[in-house]
Amino acid sequence: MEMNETPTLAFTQVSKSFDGQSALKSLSLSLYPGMVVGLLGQNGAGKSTLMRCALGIMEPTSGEVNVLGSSVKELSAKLKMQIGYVPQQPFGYEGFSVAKALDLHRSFYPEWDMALETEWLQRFDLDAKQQVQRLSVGQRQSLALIMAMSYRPKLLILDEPVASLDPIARRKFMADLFDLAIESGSCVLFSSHITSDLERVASHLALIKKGELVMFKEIDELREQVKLLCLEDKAQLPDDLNVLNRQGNKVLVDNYRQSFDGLVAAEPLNLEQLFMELHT
Ligand SMILES: Nc1ncnc2c1ncn2[C@@H]1O[C@H](COP(=O)(O)OP(=O)(O)OP(=O)(O)O)[C@@H](O)[C@H]1O
Repeated sequence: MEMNETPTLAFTQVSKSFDGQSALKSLSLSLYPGMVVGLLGQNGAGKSTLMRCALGIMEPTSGEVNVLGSSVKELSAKLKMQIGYVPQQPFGYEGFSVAKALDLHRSFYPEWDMALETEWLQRFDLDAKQQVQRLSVGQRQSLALIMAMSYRPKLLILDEPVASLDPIARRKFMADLFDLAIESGSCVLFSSHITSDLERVASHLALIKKGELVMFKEIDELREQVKLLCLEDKAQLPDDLNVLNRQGNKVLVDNYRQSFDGLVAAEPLNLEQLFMELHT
């Protein structure tokens, strides 16, 4: 991915308040083609709000959102067709069979990839003859995913896409999501509370806490640079360390590069441990 190309999605100092309560706080973030970005944060941290602002469904209180080089407020119909979205609770197409629902949905997208649709129907084991209203929650989510992905959007936004999928479907989906992004040069932004999935498939992690983006970095860098430091009482932290949380002599930091005077230990953390340490 080339950082000098146009970002697929760019947030510039985006804030959003509801009745004076801040849900996003001056958030800046740029995503590029080929990135698979996992969005992690506690319930109510602002993940869905961020996604809705990215889609233009919700207007920020201040700041700029750009999608594929255009302000999200002025997206052309052509650019809108390059975006795929699966909300937390997909709905619609009651009264249709899966096949009919797909026929209708497909008709809106000239770029639809029929082979991809067929492959994903098989992958999720969906029966095209089944009525949509008789599908289980997970099957509905699978259908919504097929609908959002089969036209190979340049930006794919998925709000907890695998929450209702069983572990086998989830694993398959996550692995294929990554392949699809690489293959189609798409950019994927997805939220999930399943940290092992994020760790396995995301190229980048965006960590959001109470509406603030506390970290955005490559997963590989995260493994190297985010540490839980144990310090001697009088230790001085180097200035270039970014302190994420502190509990006495235990300090959670980003940007860790090397040992310094007074450092007792620098423990690596997996994503779940990082999440726990950040919120204690
Ligand atoms: N339409 C709305 N009206 C009022 N408040 C809202 C609205 N949408 C979100 N909020 C508030 O904004 C904050 C962020 O909510 P958001 O849904 O973005 O969180 P989230 O990180 O997606 O949470 P979860 O993991 O539970 O889905 C919460 O305090 C929520 O109550």
